[in-house]
Amino acid sequence: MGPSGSGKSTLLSIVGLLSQPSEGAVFFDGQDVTQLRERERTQLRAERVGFVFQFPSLVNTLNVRENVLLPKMLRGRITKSDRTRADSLLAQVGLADRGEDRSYTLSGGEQRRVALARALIGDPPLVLADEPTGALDETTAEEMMGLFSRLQTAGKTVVMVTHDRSLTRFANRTVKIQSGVIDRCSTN
Ligand SMILES: Nc1ncnc2c1ncn2[C@@H]1O[C@H](COP(=O)(O)OP(=O)(O)OP(=O)(O)O)[C@@H](O)[C@H]1O
Repeated sequence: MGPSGSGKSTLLSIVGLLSQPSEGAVFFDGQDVTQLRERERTQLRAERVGFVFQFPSLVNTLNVRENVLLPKMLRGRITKSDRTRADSLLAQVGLADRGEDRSYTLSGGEQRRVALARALIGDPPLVLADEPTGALDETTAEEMMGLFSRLQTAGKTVVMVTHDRSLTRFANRTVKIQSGVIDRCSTN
């Protein structure tokens, strides 16, 4: 959490190996990933990190299942087990019967759930979410947080940026950032 412009998205982008820090180092599972070559960083990111952004950015010309499979499509051929996993993830996010639908026919909250399923297709241990509940109504936001809690219970690490103070009750740890610096860190 932190005011607008304090560096939350920048931090997520550095933690998720999308950006290099201008100083300091990032350790991922004990490894200094700032020292890696770009190709190795890309591979680590593809295999270990799932991203969920405020805007789901689904591809309108693809159906819902294909959108979930997109990261796999970009990396090679889709296997039968990939399709089975996509359907299982869609069931987990409450969209079991929507796989064949065009993504633009889904509501905003449903599209975000598709984006979460897409982030999980590679079974990454780390999920980074930038304001995933922004502009969602309270009930849909709670549902989204329920999904994140289940991921956390299943052993994944979820790092989420939010402006909504009420959501801190879902977190094990809350970090407050001010002008690019950690101001406060509390454990729930
Ligand atoms: N690659 C970069 N180089 C230099 N400055 C950057 C870079 N990326 C972001 N910034 C700046 O860092 C500051 C923090 O941006 P960031 O998007 O992380 O804020 P935020 O806390 O996520 O804000 P918001 O809540 O408004 O989304 C901004 O002033 C932005 O312009």
